[in-house]
Amino acid sequence: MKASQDTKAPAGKVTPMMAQFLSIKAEVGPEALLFYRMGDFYELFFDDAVRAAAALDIALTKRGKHAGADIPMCGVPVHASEVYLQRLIKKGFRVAVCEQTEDPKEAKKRGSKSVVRREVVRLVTPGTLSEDNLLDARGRNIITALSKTLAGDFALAWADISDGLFCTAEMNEARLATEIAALRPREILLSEALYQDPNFMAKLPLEGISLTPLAGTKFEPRAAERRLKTQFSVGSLDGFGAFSKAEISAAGALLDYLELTQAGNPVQLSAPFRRTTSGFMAIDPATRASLEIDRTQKGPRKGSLLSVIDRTKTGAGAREFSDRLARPLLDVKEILHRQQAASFFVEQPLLRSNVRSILSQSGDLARATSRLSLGRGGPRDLVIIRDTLGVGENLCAEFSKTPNLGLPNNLSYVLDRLTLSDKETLSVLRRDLTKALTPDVPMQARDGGYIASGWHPSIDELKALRDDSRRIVAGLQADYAQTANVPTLKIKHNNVLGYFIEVSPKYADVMLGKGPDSPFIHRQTLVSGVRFTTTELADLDAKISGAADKVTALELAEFEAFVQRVTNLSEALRQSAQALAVLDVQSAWAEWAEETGASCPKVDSSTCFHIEAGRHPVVREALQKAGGADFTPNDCLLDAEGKAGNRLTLITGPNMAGKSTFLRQNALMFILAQAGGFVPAARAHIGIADALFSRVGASDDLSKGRSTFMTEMIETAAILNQATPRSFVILDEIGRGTSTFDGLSIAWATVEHLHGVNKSRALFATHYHELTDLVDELESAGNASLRAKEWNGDLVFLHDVQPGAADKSYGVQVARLAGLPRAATDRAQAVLLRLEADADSAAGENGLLGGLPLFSAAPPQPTPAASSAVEKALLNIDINDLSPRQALDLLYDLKAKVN
Ligand SMILES: Nc1ncnc2c1ncn2[C@@H]1O[C@H](COP(=O)(O)OP(=O)(O)OP(=O)(O)O)[C@@H](O)[C@H]1O
Repeated sequence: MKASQDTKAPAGKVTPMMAQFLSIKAEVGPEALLFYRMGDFYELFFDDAVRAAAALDIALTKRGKHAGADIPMCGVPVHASEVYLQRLIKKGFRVAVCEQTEDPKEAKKRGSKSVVRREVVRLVTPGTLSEDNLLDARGRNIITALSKTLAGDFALAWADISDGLFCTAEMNEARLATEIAALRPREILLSEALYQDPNFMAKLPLEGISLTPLAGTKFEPRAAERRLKTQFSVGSLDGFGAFSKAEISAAGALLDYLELTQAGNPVQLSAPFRRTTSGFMAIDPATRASLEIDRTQKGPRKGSLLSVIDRTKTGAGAREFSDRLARPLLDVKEILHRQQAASFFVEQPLLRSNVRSILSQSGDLARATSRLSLGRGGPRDLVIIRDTLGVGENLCAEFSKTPNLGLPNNLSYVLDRLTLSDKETLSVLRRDLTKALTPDVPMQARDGGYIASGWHPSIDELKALRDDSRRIVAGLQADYAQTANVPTLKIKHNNVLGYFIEVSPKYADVMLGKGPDSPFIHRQTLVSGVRFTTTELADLDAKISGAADKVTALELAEFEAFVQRVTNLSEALRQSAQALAVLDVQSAWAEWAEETGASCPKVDSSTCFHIEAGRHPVVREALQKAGGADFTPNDCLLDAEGKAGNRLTLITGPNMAGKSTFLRQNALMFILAQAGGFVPAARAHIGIADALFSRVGASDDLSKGRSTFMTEMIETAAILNQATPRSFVILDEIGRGTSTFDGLSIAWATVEHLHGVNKSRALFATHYHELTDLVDELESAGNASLRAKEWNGDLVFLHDVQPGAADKSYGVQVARLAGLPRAATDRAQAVLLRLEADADSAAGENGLLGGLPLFSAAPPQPTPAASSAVEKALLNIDINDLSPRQALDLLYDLKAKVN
């Protein structure tokens, strides 16, 4: 890569340090900011400094000149650098971290002008974070590579380096958007060619994702295969599954990039797991967004389905829970297995409660393992491994307390993973960590003091020597005070002098005047005191500091040995971590079910969908929090084959009656049931859906240059083109964004198509009451409505779904509730009455279908301009001609007319 323009220098005119900076910057390239380590700071120069100072809102200064101009500079302290990194990454920057890789003393040996050696040790990008502070404990941090082969096949490979996840999947182009929306990666790697294809890119949901174009050669399948084999030390990839060329190409490009960002250090990943997209329910990006599964349309997790139902205790459990909701299954057997495990915990409340309290003591085993393997861990990560392996043992013990529990298969499997009784290497690791570590370990290994006594004889000996010497030093103070006859004499320590004797200035003369036989050797005179040493003290100091250095070195060696053992065992540790996460998820489902009355649905391969007393978990919780009315549960019965119920139900009802809520809650039932969990209903029978489609709530997509109506039509087109008799579709107010006739015609045709061609189970909410007659013409469609009542002039919503069409819309009443001025709503009411009268007379003339505006497009009558005496009088005046006196008189006049 080339250096950016502003950092090109006339040769020979730069300082050695600047020359080093420029050469490293040239390697890193212009895109990434270079954090250049100088002592306790990371400094940024030139354009990097200008960009970083603006992004971080820190001071931009200057340092020296380059090519005759000031060099802009800014810096961040090393100890607080993670916070700054986090802010930069959030803003879409990538940062190359350049460290001093030799001791400055060594550099000095090469001459006074030599520069400390520095190297880029890491490229920090949004998808390659591993530090706890930079990660969301309960969310994944996925990086994805997208590949396309010459034959036109696509694949994704994705990894989470914070816990070692590594998967691939091949797919057709149409499925790409759905899979990317399910993964929600932080960063996508793709070839320059794809990146520069605007038509291709426009189809992908890329909002908030950092894109990294790579040279096409990075995706070359043969080189990619070699990379994979080297990474996993295998001669053939067949043992991992039958990977397609596109998958190998994506996985290889991903590995290559990860290695680049870790400056050549291998990244520990689990063996690549091949996912078939055909095993999961398809949820396209628009549907996923509108159902607010793991985040709301505005972005935050709060208020999403996940935030309301997730009862997991651990970060890893939360990530697993979110993964499961993101990818509901299609395999009924696997769904039933998951259900059995969750139901077991419903039936065992005491065990569940104990399991959950034990789980809450566990740390993030997978992330601690990855941090250590990446060389970024510390002694506290070893503690997490020790303790969390212990949590696994405690959980096994808890289960074995009750005999004949009748554990479902999934849970037996999990416990098999957790027990250490048949895993010698893990159990020895845990035992050794228990013995080796002190109770209170520091963050950083270099700080020392974490190896317990009794673990390493040499460390113990050196510590004893160090401690003995310290004791001798402490004893010397009294002797020296007596010898010198200076009662306030003190022995102190600092990093420059080591141990020294200090007396206050008033004793300086006494000490300095003791003659040649005096044991006290002068070291330093300060305003605050005079400092001395003795041969004896200097010897002890050398012993102590020598011992301390050796202890630190030995402790570091022990730490590294543990890191190596953890790295070797990383696959086994990840499996234990996964087992804990699954246990957390299963017990969390049960917890949520018990708290909220959710039930276990009957899931099968039928085309039936029957919900009794279903609720929308998020709306229900919002109502509960607001302390207002209770949520009204509702039933829903559909059958694609038209046996148990209708294939399609048309929902009408006033605004605000709960139509959208009803539509959404039923779509969510499929997600929850096929994720293997419970559903918020009294009873449910759900024949699995291969895909969910939702068109609820309209919004512009201005970033893509689409109006509300255009967005709505694109999404409707996708549904009509893709939905199958196995799919479930919810559509809300299709056609409302255009003129009444156009809108009604589109809604009409959509209902017919869904019912007759797609044959999917569908709920269709509409304000076009004319459509309700349509169901009579269709073989398997029905009407349902949400009711409202007028009571004392107010509108009361009942929120219950009843068979049959709604009688009216109450739109004007809702407008009144919303605070439209009385004059406007009165006028609206008058216009409405007139329109309804016109429509009725047209219907009378033309029969049933003629009553629909579609078939009786009578031009609306102009509304009368002024009907009352007051209005007529008002129309006849010109306000500009009135004097204040005349205006007042007029007001009296008008008032008299009204009275
Ligand atoms: N079953 C229910 N029980 C209690 N309250 C409900 C229920 N369903 C909806 N609500 C309340 O009614 C509000 C409006 O619901 P919703 O948006 O679903 O109405 P809508 O009929 O789709 O309205 P519009 O036609 O104006 O879009 C919700 O925010 C919620 O507070």
